[in-house]
Amino acid sequence: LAFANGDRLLVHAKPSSDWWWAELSGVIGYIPASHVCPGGATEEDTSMPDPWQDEEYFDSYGTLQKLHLEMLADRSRTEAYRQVIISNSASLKDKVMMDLGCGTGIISLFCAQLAQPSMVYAVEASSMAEYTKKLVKQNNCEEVVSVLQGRAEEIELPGQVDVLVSEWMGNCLLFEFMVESVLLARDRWLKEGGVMWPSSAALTLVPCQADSYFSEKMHFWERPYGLDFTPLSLAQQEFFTKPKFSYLIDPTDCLSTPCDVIQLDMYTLQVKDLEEMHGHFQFWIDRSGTFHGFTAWFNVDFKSMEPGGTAVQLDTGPHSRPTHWKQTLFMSDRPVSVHEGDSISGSIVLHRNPVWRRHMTVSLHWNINSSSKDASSCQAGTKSFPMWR
Ligand SMILES: N=C(N)NCC[C@H]1O[C@@H](n2cnc3c(N)ncnc32)[C@H](O)[C@@H]1O
Repeated sequence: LAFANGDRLLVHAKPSSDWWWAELSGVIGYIPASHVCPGGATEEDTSMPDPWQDEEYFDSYGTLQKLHLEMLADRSRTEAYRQVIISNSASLKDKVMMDLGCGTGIISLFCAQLAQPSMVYAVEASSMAEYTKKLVKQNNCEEVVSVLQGRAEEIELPGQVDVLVSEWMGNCLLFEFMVESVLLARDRWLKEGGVMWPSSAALTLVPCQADSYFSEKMHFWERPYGLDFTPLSLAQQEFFTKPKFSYLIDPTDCLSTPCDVIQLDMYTLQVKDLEEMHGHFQFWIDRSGTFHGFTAWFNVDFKSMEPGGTAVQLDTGPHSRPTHWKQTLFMSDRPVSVHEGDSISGSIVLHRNPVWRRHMTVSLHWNINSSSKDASSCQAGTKSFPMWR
C-alpha cells in the first residue's frame, strides 16, 4: 500500500510483526510496520488476527442457507460419496470411520444407513454441528454416528480410525486449504493401512477461449451511451486480475485435450508440500480459435476397499454433470489467435499465501508455438492470479 508521511492509516490486521494489513482512503494493502507509529483513533486490532480467519470461515459454514444447501443440492458431489459407501458397504462392516468436516452429516448418515460400520465420528467445527446432532437423532443413527463439535486438529477420539472420509475440496481444488486439516487428522488418527477417501486428487487445466465473458467485460467500454470510452478499455487488466470462480466453460471452448497438471496422493502428501505445488503442461491445439486463457477444475478418486475393486471418481470438469464448484477461469491480458497444430507449453505454480493460510496465488507461464511458418515463432505469456489475497 502506497502512503506518504503524515497519512493516517487504518490498521486492520497484523498478520506478522513486519507487515501489517492496512487501509488508506479505501485502498487496502500491506504496509511495513517499521514505517508507521500507532496512535489516534485507529481501529487497531491489538490482538494478532488469525491467519486462518477461522472466525469468519466457520461462521460462514454455521449458517444453513448458503453453503450447506448448495453442497447438499450438488447431486454430482453428494451421489459420488453415496456411491463410495454403497460400493464398499461389505468392507465397511465393523470399521471405525471419521467424517472430517461433516457439515450436515450427510456422508455419516450414508455410512450408517448403507453400510454397518461400528462407529462414525462426525467432526464439524462450525455451529452446524448442533443441527447435525438433530439430523442424526432424527434418522435413528445415534448408535453409530457420534457428532463431535470442534476442529479436527483439536478433538480427542477414543482410538484410531480405519477410514478417514472428507469432502474438503475447495475452488481450484485447494482454496480454503481445508486439505491441511485432513492431512493432520490422517497423521494423528488414521490407522496404519487405513483408507483415505478421497484417495487421490488432480488439478486439471485446458487452454480455452472465452469470447462471451471477454466481450461482456470489454465491449461495454467501447461506446457506452454513444461516447468513446476506449481509453478505459485499457483497464481490462482490472477485470482479469483475479480468477473467475464458478465459471461454467462450454466444452466447445476447450482448445485442446485437458490434462492433469498437479496430482495429490492423499496417503503421502505432506503439509509442507502445500506451500508450493508445480505442474507442467504441453497442449496441442486441436481447433482454431482465440486463446483467452486457461480453465481449471479438479477430479478426485475414491479407491475401492475391495482388492481389484473399481474406484469411484468425482470429476468437476465440463464433460461431467456440473457441480457447485463449476470451473475456474484464468484470463490472460491479451487474446491470441491460435490454429490447429499450434502448441501451448508451460508451467503452473500454486503458491500458498504465507500470511493468509486459506489463500494462494496461481502463477501461469506459457509459450504459444505457432505451427505456421510465417507467424512469429512463439509468443510467451506469464501471469499471477491471487486467490484472493
Ligand atoms: N470446501 C469444502 N468442502 N468445505 C466444507 C467445509 C466443511 O468442513 C468444516 N470444516 C473445515 N475445516 C474443518 C476442521 N479443521 N475441523 C472441523 N470441521 C472443519 C466446515 O465447517 C464446513 O462445514
